[in-house]
Order: sequence, then structure tokens, then C-alpha cells
Amino acid sequence: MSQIQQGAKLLLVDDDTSLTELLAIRLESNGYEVEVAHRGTQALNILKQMPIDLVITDLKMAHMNGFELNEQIKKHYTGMPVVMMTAHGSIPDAVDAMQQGFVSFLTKPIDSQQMLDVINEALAGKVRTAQTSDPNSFHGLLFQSASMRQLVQQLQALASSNANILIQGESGTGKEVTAKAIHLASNQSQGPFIAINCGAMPAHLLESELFGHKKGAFTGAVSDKEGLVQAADGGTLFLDEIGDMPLDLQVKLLRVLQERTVRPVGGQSEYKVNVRFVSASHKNIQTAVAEKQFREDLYYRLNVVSVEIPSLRERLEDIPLLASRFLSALSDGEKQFNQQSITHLLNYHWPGNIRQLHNIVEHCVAITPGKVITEDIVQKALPKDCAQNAFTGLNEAKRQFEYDYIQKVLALCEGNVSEAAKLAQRNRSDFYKLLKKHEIQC
Ligand SMILES: Nc1ncnc2c1ncn2[C@@H]1O[C@H](COP(=O)(O)OP(=O)(O)OP(=O)(O)O)[C@@H](O)[C@H]1O
Repeated sequence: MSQIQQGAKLLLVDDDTSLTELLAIRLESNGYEVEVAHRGTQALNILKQMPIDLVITDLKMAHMNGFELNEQIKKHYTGMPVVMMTAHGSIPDAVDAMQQGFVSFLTKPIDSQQMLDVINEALAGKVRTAQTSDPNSFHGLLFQSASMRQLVQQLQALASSNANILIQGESGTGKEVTAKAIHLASNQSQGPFIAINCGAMPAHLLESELFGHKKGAFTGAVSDKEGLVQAADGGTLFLDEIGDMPLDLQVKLLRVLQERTVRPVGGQSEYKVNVRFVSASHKNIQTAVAEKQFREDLYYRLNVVSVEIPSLRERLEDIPLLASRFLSALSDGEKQFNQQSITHLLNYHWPGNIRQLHNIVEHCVAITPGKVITEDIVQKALPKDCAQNAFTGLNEAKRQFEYDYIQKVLALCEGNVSEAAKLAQRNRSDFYKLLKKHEIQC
């Protein structure tokens, strides 16, 4: 997981690798996140995978040119700004480009300042419609299952409320992707999204990372430094693993939430901030509160609304979609799973959730020479502990239902077998057979 994310995410598409490398460096040094594709199909796969704010594409590329790519993007990602790059002097291309809905164009060799101006302008004018026509994606959060569909509806309603949100879920279930999706759907989507892992650094560093420091505040503080709370002003600060935040820092964070101001370490003045806090933890924070490891007042401030992301084994319907989208992105759309291999994936219990699924798909791609990923390949890629199935067979499901049903009927009849048999519309001897079968003592 990235420690800190900042700025808009750009997708750069050009088959000239040295140019993309150079432009990516320039853009990253200006605070943008950059994804690079060298072919149109690769660019479309990246767009399926993650939320992108703006695309910059070359016009002349083999297989799919910039016009064709733009057409695909317009079809599937309404409102996505696309900037065209063209060789010096190709003005007719540029005119065509504007007619075909590109927001702007850049001529090569690319002038850095002009590129930054064009991007800023395009982003400023962009109405964020990252909720694309893809019905299985919410700002990069992919889903198929009913439980995730419900969760996405909840997120949609929450996003514009500005309430602080606490996301809980096992490791790898997509807490950070969810936080980013909330940000992108919110009214602050034009502002920064910054993520910090509160469990990944010592307390004194975390404090200066979050609140900033003044020059000379401690050994090594050679200049003033702005903290992440201030950097996230006008946007969202994602506090990952909030359950690991030391208690003395919790007090300071609580103050920021109450006063909406931040004071850098060693500083005298306070700065006003307008930040939405989204926090996450794989630990149960309520338990931490009960054990006095987490301040109750801070818990209530951060947890104005809570979101629980189910584990992957509780939403197996998401596996085919996630696996095929990951595969398409990782293999440039060139490989496929056969039906048996998907069944095999459904039979695994996924302790590492979606992160693990992504890794397994990556492993499958690496060891598959041909186009089709078979059951044998999946078997090889999965850890050897796959005996424990997540998906119950029909017989086991029926047995479980019958057991639960009998228990419920007995409870309703306070253990009276004759009454229970009557309620279940079975005669007494049939009902006794069922009790014996399930080893239920009355
Ligand atoms: N619904 C999803 N759609 C697409 N990708 C997902 C989804 N959920 C998780 N991922 C991917 O799985 C990986 C893990 O996701 P993420 O880092 O958001 O999980 P997490 O719950 O924050 O993990 P941790 O608790 O370990 O910090 C990432 O590569 C992310 O892109």
C-alpha cells in the first residue's frame, strides 16, 4: 500500500517509451500520480482497473490510434478529459482532435509549463463523472455481489455528506480503494486525497508527518515542514490502521477534529483546515475502546458513519469479475480463465482477500505460456493450504439448513418434541430420526 498519495491521477499513453518516461518524471515531480500505457488496449485496461482523472494520449500509435482510443474512452467513461499529443506542425490533426472531443492538445516537443497549464485547466473544468457507465465499478471499486452493491449504494449516499467515516474490514478487502472512491464521489473530489498508514512509523515521526513541524522543533528539523492534515485541506485525509495510533497522538488528533485547526510541532500559531477524515482499521476499534487502547471520544468523532467491508469469502460472487478484470489488465487482455479454473478460485477461502486474489492472478499469468489459464495452473498458483473450502456444496448447504431449522423449531416449542414435530409437519418418529441424524439431544 502506498504510504502517501497526492494529486490527480493521469494516464499517459504513447508508444515512445523514452518520452513517456521523461514526461512521467516531470509530472510526478509536480505532484501528479502517473500511470503509463504504450498501447491503446493497455490504456483501456488500466482505465478498467483504477480511477483516472485525465488521459494524455499520442495520436499516432500502432494497433489503436489516439482518435480510436478517445472514441472508446468517450463511450465508456463519460466526462473523462482526454488531451492529445501530436507531432510539431500537425495542425490539421489538432483541429480534428478538438472536433472529436479532446479537451486540448500539446505539440511535440512538449513544453513542460504548457503541459502543466493544459492539465490544470482540463482538470479544473472537469465535472467529475468518474461514476462511469461501467455498472460494476464505483470510482475504481469493482463489485458484483449483492452485499457490495448495497455497500456502494451506502457509499453513494454518504459521499456528499462530508461526515467522517470509519471503514472496517480484514486486510486486503479494499479499505483504501473504498476511501478513494468516497473521495472521488464527494464534493471535495477536486481537492487532494492523501493516505497515511498510522501503523507504519514511530510515534514522533507520525506526529510531524501529520501535523508538520517548525524549523528547530527537534533534532533534524532543519526547515519548516507542512503536515499532511494541512496538505489535505479542501480534500480527504485517509488514516489507515488508525487503531495503531499511539494514545498521546490520539489526543492531538481529537483536537484537530474538534477545533478544525492544526498546530505544527514546535509552532505557536494554528492553521484552519477543512478536511474530511476517512479512517480504516483491520482491528475492531470498539474492542480497542473497551480495552482502553483507543480513546472513546476520538472513536465517536471518526466514526460518524461506519462502513464494514465484507471479506472475499463472504462475497464469492465478486471473484469471477475481479479475477477476470485483474487478468485482463495484467495480460493486456490476452489471457482468459476457463470455467474450471474459476470454479477452483471459488473453492478457495482467501485469507488475504482481494490483495491475495490479485497476487494469485499475477502468479497465474507468470506461469501460463498460452492464452488459457487452466485449473492446473490455478492449483499451482494457490497456496498448498487450500483444503479449506469457502464455498459449500449443495449437500452440505442442505444439511446445514435442516440443522438450523430443527434448532429453531425446537427453540420455538421450548424443546417439546411432539410440538416441534407438529410445527414441522412431520410425524414424531420422522422427527426423532432427524434429531438422531443431526445428533441433537432434547
Ligand atoms: N473492490 C475492489 N476492486 C478493485 N480492486 C480492489 C478492490 N478491493 C481491493 N482491491 C485491490 O486489492 C488490493 C488491496 O486493496 P486495499 O489496499 O484497498 O486493501 P486494504 O483493505 O486497505 O488492505 P490493508 O488492510 O492491508 O491495508 C489493492 O491492489 C486494490 O487495488
